[in-house]
Amino acid sequence: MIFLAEDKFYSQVYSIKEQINFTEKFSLEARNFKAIVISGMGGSGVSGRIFAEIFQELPVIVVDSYKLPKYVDRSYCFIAVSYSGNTEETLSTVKEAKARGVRVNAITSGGELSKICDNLIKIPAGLQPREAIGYLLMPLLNTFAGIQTEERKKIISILENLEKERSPIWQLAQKIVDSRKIPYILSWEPFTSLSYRFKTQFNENSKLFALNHNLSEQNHNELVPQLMNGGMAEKFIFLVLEGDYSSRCKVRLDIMENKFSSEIIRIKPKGETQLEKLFYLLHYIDILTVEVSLRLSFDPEDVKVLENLKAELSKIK
Ligand SMILES: O=P(O)(O)OC[C@H]1O[C@](O)(CO)[C@@H](O)[C@@H]1O
Repeated sequence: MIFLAEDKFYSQVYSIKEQINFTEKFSLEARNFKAIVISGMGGSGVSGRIFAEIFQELPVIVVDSYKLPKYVDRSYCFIAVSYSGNTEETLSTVKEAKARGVRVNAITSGGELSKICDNLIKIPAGLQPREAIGYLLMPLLNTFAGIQTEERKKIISILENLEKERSPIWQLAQKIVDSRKIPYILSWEPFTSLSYRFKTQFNENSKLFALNHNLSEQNHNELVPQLMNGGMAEKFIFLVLEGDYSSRCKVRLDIMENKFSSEIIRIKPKGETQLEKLFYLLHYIDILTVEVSLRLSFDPEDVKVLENLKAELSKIK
């Protein structure tokens, strides 16, 4: 087997272990609010999607556009998440929040957001937003869910073991490259949000198109073209993030597997708690998509096209 992995990229991916020890939090109490609104785009916004799926004590609304829903007022807890602090959609919702007298809590490494927010958690700069998922997500978990030191240690040790045993991930990376197929990711609660993270990591790290769906919903629509239109399923390489094993979705998956001519690759998280499994899968996804990128001879960090677009947009007011 040829090892093409480059330490430079892996050191960024592996830095999630330090990020898990980031203990900053807001002094906010969920019980004081009607709901939590998290505004953020791309690699920053995904922290809100992940949090929304884990935190079940209050509704969590994720905004990934310019507009803040009309109903958001002071009874909502508003948190803007932007690694750079300069993303225009996020800043637009911040301005709307301020105009309505809603307090702006922010997680950012700097930029305009750090200047205009009311309450700031500053995170280290110098990473790509998607590499900072720990810094972006931990403040949400620290504030509303509370994570014990023991749990952090356990998660870090699970990730260290995953790094030591990464050769099956590398084999899967090669299989994806050799297949020349489009990754199609399925998952169910509590890790539906991770199928989206997986898709966007394929996009930004590996420069590949990818599709993602919640398995149950997929069984109500996309299953049709996959099985009835001349075997559309053949065009995809199916990856499943296995969530709760007791879910009826597991039964659905078993039935689907018998109907598909294509292989369905199951990724089973290690760990006992939901958080342990969540971080295992996050790390697995990052290692895999970086490895696919390297095997396709891309720079996993390079998203110039997105940055250039942002620069062009910033010139037109
Ligand atoms: O995290 P930020 O700085 O708000 O940026 C949001 C998204 O925009 C990009 O930087 C590119 O436009 C993505 O890579 C990133 O996830």
